[in-house]
Amino acid sequence: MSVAVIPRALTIAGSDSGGGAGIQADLKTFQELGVYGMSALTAVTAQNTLGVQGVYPLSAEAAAAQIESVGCDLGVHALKTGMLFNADIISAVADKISSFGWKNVVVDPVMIAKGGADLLQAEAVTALKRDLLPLALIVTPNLPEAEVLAGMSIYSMEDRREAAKRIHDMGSDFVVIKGGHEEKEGDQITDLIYDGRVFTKLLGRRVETVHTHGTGCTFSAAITAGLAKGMSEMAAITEGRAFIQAAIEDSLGLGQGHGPTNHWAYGRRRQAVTQ
Ligand SMILES: Nc1ncnc2c1ncn2[C@@H]1O[C@H](COP(=O)(O)OP(=O)(O)OP(=O)(O)O)[C@@H](O)[C@H]1O
Ligand SMILES: Cc1ncc(COP(=O)(O)O)c(N)n1
Repeated sequence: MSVAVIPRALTIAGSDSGGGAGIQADLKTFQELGVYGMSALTAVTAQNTLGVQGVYPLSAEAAAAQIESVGCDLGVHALKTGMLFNADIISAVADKISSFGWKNVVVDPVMIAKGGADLLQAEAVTALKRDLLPLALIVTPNLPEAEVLAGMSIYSMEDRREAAKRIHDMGSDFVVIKGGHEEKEGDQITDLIYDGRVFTKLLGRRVETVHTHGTGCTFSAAITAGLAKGMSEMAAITEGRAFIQAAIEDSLGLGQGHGPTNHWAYGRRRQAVTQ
C-alpha cells in the first residue's frame, strides 16, 4: 500500500485504563477497520468495568499541541472527539479543527460514563454547542445527551425527531440519536439518523448483556474509520452499526462489572465469510 493511500484517523478523547472505551476503544476500532490510528489525549481516567475511580484532565494546551503535531505531519482524513471534559479543551480542539480545515469530523458528545461519573463539566455544554457542533459532519448523542443538547425530554419517537432537528440546527450535517438507553421494548433497538431532510431508522437486534462499556466510543470510531476510507456518511454509519452489533454480540465477558465489547468480532466474522 503506498503511503498516500493509507487512511488515517485521529481520536481526540480521554484514556480509559480498562481499555473498553475512550482512546483505547477508538484505536482498536481504527486498526480493525484498516485505518492508521492517531490520538490526542484530553484526560487520563483510572477506570475499570466497575466504574471510574479517578479523572485527571490535561491542559487545553497539551490537547492542542498533540493535534498540531499530528496534523502538521501525518495528515488526518477523518477525526472523532470523545471525552473533552471542560470548556477550555473544547475551545482549543475547535480552534485546531478550524485552522486545519478538517471536514470529516465526528463528534461523540460524551457527558456521563455508564457508571455515572461526569466526563464533561456541566458548564462545558455551552462550549460544545457553540464551538464544536458547527464543525461536525456527524454528531452521535445517546438519548440522555440528546436531551441535554436539545433542551427537552425525550419519551417518544416523535420527541426524538424533534430533538434531532434541534441538534441539526446547531450545525452538524448528520445527527445520529443512538438507542442504547431506550426503554426495553421488545428485541429491537433503534438509532435515528437525520440529515436535515430525511429521517432514517437503523434497526438492530437488542442484545441482553451487561457488557456495553464503550459502545458509543466504538460506534463513533467505526464511523470515523469509514469516513477516513472515503465512504459516504450513510455507508460509514451503517458499517459502524454492524461493527458495534458484532462487538456487543460476541463480548469478551471480562471484568466484574460492565465489561468491554469485542473489537475483534466484526473482522473475524468477515474473515469467516470469505474463507
Ligand atoms: N444492548 C444492545 N444491543 C445491541 N446494540 C446496542 C446495545 N446497546 C447499545 N447498542 C448500540 O450501540 C451503539 C451505541 O449506543 P449507546 O446508546 O449505548 O451509546 P452510548 O451510551 O454513547 O455508549 P457509551 O457511553 O457506552 O460509550 C448504538 O448503535 C446502539 O444501538
Ligand atoms: C475515557 C472515556 N471515554 C468515554 C467513556 C464513555 O463510555 P461508557 O458510557 O460506556 O462508560 C468512558 N467511560 N471513558
